[in-house]
Amino acid sequence: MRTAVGQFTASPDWKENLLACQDLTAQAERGGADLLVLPEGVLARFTEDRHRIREVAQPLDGPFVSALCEATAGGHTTVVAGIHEPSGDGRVFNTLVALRDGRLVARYRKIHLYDAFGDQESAHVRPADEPPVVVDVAGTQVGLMTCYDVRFPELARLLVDAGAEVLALPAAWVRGPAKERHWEVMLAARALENTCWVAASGECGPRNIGNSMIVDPLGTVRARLSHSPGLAWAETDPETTLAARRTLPVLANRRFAVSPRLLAPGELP
Ligand SMILES: O=C(O)CNC(=O)[C@H](CS)NC(=O)CCC(=O)C(=O)O
Repeated sequence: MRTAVGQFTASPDWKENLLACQDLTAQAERGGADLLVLPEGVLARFTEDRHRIREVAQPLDGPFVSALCEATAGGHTTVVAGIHEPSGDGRVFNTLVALRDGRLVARYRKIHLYDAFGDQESAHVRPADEPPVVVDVAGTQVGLMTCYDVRFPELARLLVDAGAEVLALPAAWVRGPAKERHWEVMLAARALENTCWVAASGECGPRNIGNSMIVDPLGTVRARLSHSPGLAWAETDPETTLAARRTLPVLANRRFAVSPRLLAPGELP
């Protein structure tokens, strides 16, 4: 499977961001991509008043998703991107859409909200009220995760146990001390512990680190961008996944059930 990760600098204007997404989609299509992963929350980005995301949220049948969907019509590439949609409780959902040939083929609402490093995403975003998803892309199973979700190994494991060979991870990774290292370590850890590909896209505005990359099932970075808009490519083929899983059979060598019983305090085995 030919995979691309794309990044750009999102503005407060969803129409400009739509143009950027359409342009990256067209480039990915021309390059023969099966899968294109775009950043999280691409409707708009506000460096200061982040609550304004509520004002610009759009439903999945709104103009942004409809137009990006249209951009995939007649094509081959499955495009995964993040938007914010009204949630009904005054907050918004932080939602990924997977679009192919003019249709919405999957959606995933962010489960783990970024209430960390002084941010409080849950002040304006409502956590998912539905389970995570794996989507078939050209015969390869792709699990969807969003940004801060990458810090939760149990979500990646759940997706991999459901068959995912690639984790698609749109993000807007916030700058900060050691945060670029966190990003690279987390992506590589999820890849390596699950012997799966991780295709991660990071928005590259002033607040966020960019650094989109594709990590292989043994944790090697196969393609990466730095802080400029663009695309990076890798063949995320199932043969490499199978070979990695033969070399490093951690999934087969597991001993723990989902909920191992712990010894009670003072209890001997
Ligand atoms: O609003 C923005 O401009 C950018 N950020 C986002 O949209 C989201 C939710 S606030 N960012 C993250 O989840 C960052 C995670 C992260 O950085 C970490 O886990 O360290």
